[in-house]
Amino acid sequence: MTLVAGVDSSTQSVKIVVCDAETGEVVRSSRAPHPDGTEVSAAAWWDAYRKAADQPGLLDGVEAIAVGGQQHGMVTLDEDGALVRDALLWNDTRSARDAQDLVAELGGPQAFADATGTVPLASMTITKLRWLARSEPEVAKRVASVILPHDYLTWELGGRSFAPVTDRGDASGTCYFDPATNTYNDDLVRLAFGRLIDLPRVAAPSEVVGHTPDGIAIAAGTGDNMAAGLGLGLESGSAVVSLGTSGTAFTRSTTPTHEPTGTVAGFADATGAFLPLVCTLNGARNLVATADVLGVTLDELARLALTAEPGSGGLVFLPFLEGERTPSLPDAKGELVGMTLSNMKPANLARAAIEGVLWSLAYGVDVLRDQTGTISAITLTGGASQSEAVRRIATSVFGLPVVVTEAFESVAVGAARQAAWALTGNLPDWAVPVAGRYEATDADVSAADSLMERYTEVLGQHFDVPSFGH
Ligand SMILES: Nc1ncnc2c1ncn2[C@@H]1O[C@H](COP(=O)(O)OP(=O)(O)O)[C@@H](O)[C@H]1O
Ligand SMILES: O=C(CO)[C@@H](O)[C@H](O)COP(=O)(O)O
Repeated sequence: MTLVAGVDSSTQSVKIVVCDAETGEVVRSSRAPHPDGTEVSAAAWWDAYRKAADQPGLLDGVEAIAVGGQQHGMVTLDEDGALVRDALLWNDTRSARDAQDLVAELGGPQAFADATGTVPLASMTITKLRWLARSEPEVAKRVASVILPHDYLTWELGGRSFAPVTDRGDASGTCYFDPATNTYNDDLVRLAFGRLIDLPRVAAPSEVVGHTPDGIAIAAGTGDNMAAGLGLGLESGSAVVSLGTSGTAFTRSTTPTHEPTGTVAGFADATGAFLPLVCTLNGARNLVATADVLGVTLDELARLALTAEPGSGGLVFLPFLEGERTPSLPDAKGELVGMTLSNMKPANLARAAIEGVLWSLAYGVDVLRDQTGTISAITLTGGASQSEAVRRIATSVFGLPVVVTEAFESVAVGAARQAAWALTGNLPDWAVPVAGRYEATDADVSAADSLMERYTEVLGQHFDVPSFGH
């Protein structure tokens, strides 16, 4: 059996899967935690990878490997390749003002969407570069190149024997790369940082970019959402919704998008097509926080939530516990709205938390549909997709059927599929067995409409976001 490995280096942890290159069956796996926080040394991700990979026999017989990594993080290197400072992660909002400044300086949101597919918010690498140049000019002077989290791990995997490389999927999250032409925009780097710096070469989707010291072929890798798209065999017409640290909703498109409100980021995918994506900062951790408040486990939270009615008796949970990216409210705090003596019950709170984290993604799916055409089903993935309540409640928030797949670690599996592609020269046709399908009834569709109306109304009453919501 030919074996390939895929790595998911995401916000909270690193996961490694070893797959049969022909079928995609996962034969071995391992994981290790990442440090908390929105500012982390890239060296900690490499340490976590080595810890996870250290499990006896894990990588025995593996012929190719690829990394899917959390997107956007700014990893800065000096002339000798040493890390200049800790990386700012995708969920670090300190560069919100820089995002606004850059958009204004380029001539407005549409100008950025036209140039890079995406209107930058604090998540995007370009805004972190501007923040660095503005806030830490002495540190910025030492920066010779900037790379992304998956680029850093790929480079370390190769023993630093080749210059850092990236792929078009992850590069498209920088906002100084045009996914329509697959080229960097040097002018945007100069605009953000005041000077040009080295950027990683953009490898082809099926390229072998080097080898590990043990002789394992290394594929280009990609961003974690792009890898999930590969792992789930994402096709146009359906959307993936991932609930990990972030919430994301994305679909596949054969044409680039240039959505000007900033709701949809016009990313590239890992195959040569496009991955228009909506992202929130508030995914599974809002559910963990709600379970903590209620003093219950995540399983109990799910059981409680399923005893409440759609709409949670009128409770509305705006889940902005970490500020928010979609809608763009970097400094917002969460709100619980509509409490009465009769609805203030643990079950309603449990359900409202799930409805709240899914609602903005449901709005995002509507915008994705406007941009790309029909979306008729949702594939759920990410840590919180293990929750039966999240799966069932999703049908009545999206008003669409919801599918969960057997291959749970979709990012790592997608990276492994890319590794198999690089190894064999053919993108393998791995089956994606369905573990569960949850149909959306007429009642779910009508509950989804009511929920959208209620949340849009409450959002408008509490925050100034005119371009968001119906
Ligand atoms: N049954 C569950 N219900 C809700 N959240 C869950 C459940 N199981 C795991 N999680 C949460 O999922 C998150 C991890 O998901 P994951 O997709 O691995 O995140 P990331 O890729 O961002 O590191 C954690 O916050 C964890 O608490
Ligand atoms: O910023 C984005 C997408 O634009 C996030 O989706 C990150 O890529 C982190 O993902 P998770 O760690 O939550 O999977």
